[in-house]
Amino acid sequence: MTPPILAAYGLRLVREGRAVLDIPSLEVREGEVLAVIGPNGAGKTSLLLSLALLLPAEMDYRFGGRPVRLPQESLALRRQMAVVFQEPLLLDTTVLENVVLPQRLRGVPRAEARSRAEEWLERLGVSHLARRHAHGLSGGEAQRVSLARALVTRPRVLFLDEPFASLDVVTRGDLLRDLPALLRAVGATALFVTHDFTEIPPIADRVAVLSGGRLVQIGTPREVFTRPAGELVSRLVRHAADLVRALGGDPAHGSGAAEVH
Ligand SMILES: Nc1ncnc2c1ncn2[C@@H]1O[C@H](COP(=O)(O)OP(=O)(O)OP(=O)(O)O)[C@@H](O)[C@H]1O
Repeated sequence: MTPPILAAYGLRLVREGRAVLDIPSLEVREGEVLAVIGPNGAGKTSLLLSLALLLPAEMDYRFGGRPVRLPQESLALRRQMAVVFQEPLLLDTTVLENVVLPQRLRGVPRAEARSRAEEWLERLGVSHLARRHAHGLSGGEAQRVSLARALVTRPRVLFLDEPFASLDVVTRGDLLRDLPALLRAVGATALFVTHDFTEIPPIADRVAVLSGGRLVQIGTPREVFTRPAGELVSRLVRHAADLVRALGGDPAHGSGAAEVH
């Protein structure tokens, strides 16, 4: 079995005096795409931010099989991760600079950073936008730049928080189709938060279902779709499965990029 690249045990997060996450154990396997789903307020974003070390959760945290001392080691570790949010949050400069800067922060010389940035803008199909100002882009263009900016640093783990939620269906479909190959190109593991079950079959190797800050099920898309653990998961999958079938797809079929059991 593939070893976990990232694991959290006894994860508890309190926000404004209220426990919003209580997860005894979660392991993310090297090379997999783990989708995290659940209703509004289930704790998906809180979980992503905790695992990306952007929120101070209480947990026994391991990265690459090694126990990590928090918060002392979090800054160094964050350099091996990247986060893409629903809103791209691009910097107030050109598209090219947005993709150059994260590399400069990691000590990559300017000329090399520039040529890698151009390469990644090309891979994401937005090289023609390199000289444009980042704040003048459409939502879909900006999200492609945001993905280039994240992937150019070759993160070991990429966190995606509903990255395609505000995009039109065509752009969203194109990005969902391209994402597994892009992740494989850098060998990144990904944690993909969505509240849309229809996004799971094209990309996810496994699915974690959250409710009320607890992990209620984790398994392959096939397991979750065909053997939902309890009424909540049943309700969540029923509607999406109908929709995926109506579109001619197989709701239980994951990306197959890293079939793990
Ligand atoms: N900044 C904050 N301060 C205090 N509580 C927060 C904060 N952000 C979120 N919460 C609470 O934490 C819980 C989990 O929220 P979170 O945003 O992680 O859920 P989610 O599953 O991502 O929801 P959604 O699908 O609506 O984005 C909710 O009860 C929410 O009210």
